[in-house]
Amino acid sequence: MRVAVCQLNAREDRSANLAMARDLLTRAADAGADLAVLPEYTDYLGPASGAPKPEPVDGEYGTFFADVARELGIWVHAGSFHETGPDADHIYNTSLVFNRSGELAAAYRKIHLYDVEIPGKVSFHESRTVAPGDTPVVVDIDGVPLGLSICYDLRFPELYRRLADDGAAKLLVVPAAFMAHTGRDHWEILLRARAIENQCYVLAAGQIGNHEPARTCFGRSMIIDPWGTVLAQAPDTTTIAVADLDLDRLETIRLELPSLANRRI
Ligand SMILES: NC(=O)CC(=O)C(=O)O
Repeated sequence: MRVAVCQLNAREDRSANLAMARDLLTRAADAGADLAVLPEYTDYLGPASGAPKPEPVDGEYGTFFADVARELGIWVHAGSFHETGPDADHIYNTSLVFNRSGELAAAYRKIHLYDVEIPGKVSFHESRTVAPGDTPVVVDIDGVPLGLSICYDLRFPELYRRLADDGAAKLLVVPAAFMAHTGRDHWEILLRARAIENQCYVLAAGQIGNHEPARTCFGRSMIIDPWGTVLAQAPDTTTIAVADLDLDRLETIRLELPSLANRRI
């Protein structure tokens, strides 16, 4: 299986962001990818005042990426978008996966919300406008189970253990808009830890660069194997990173170093 992670800088112009996403997915398909992954909030990352009106899963955002997946004939993980929430003040931060025919294969609502106050560096209160999801999701991609998560979820290993354990995930996906301040020291380490401890491939697609108001995303989208080796990493620009996943290698690692089986619960 060949996979691609797409890295972009979404701003306030939703049409331009979607055009960029389509362009990156086309590059991924041209590179032979079976599955391509977009970042968190692919369609808009800017001031809350200009955020798109929340939509249902089959709204404009979902329809756009369903069409792209069908046209390109690849699996598309469409990053995340502003889904209609449980009340007037809250949306869901929801990721969508489309199969090669453009059918919706899975939807996942971000479970862990980014409520952080690091003086002078990061002030973020996601739960003021976003309601948490409560359901881990694993989706079958051409016979390979893919566990879903979004950005801040990365800091909560119990979610990934659940995906790998109950859901038998072999791939873990992390669409993100990870902050540069935390990303410098935490992003790669956390991703590689999730890969090693769950003996899974990790596909992480991030936003890169500056967004209004005063937010800088870390980028460094990457694909990591179950040994923790970084197979591909995006440079600091809008681009894709591509890698081939060897599922026999995953089975060999799990056989030779059976840490999942050696657990004492
Ligand atoms: N932006 C996020 O949701 C998470 C993040 O930047 C961090 O965990 O740090």
